[in-house]
Amino acid sequence: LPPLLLFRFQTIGAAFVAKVMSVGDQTVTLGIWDTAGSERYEAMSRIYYRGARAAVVCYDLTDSGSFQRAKFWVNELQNCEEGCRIYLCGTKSDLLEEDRRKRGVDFHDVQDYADEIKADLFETSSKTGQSVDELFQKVAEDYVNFSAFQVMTEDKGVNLGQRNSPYFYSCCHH
Ligand SMILES: Nc1nc2c(ncn2[C@@H]2O[C@H](COP(=O)(O)OP(=O)(O)OP(=O)(O)O)[C@@H](O)[C@H]2O)c(=O)[nH]1
Repeated sequence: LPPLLLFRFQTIGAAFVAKVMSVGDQTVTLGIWDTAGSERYEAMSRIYYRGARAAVVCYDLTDSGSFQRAKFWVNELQNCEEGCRIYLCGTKSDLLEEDRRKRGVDFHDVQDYADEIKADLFETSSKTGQSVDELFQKVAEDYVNFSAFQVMTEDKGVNLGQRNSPYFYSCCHH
């Protein structure tokens, strides 16, 4: 490897990826911003999650401090982004599989917290891919189901034939 590739860089600002998902007979394109976790870039992260419909708040399953920092972001989202569904995501589950003693965050404590904030909870691994697809599938399903529910309960109703309807421009294609 060229020497430069041996370094791992912190996310600065944010990285973006689009992921096309199927939910029943619908296709949903998720626009995913991976924002910087470091407090140093806190103000910048805010720019990216403004108006988000879902947030995956990650913490390291082996590091209790990271769970405390995740709670900070949950509070931020609850205060600033009313329509944003929250998903808690414990990362590096492969390390726990190797050695259970590495768990730094008790599962039941997180589950209680998830219930309290009405969030879904996933324990994932980027290394093995465990539960990653399930997590994004749930995000897409909730988006479709929740949007449909919103349309049904709109006071005035929504005319989907109207080109300037905000629903027409949502990421949800039929
Ligand atoms: N064993 C294991 N290590 C992981 C996993 N995910 C990330 N890592 C390691 O943890 C370190 C940090 O991973 P990142 O994904 O860059 O962390 P991040 O939270 O995005 O960091 P920022 O970009 O600073 O926000 C790296 O050394 C990764 O190799 C995982 O699922 N399993």
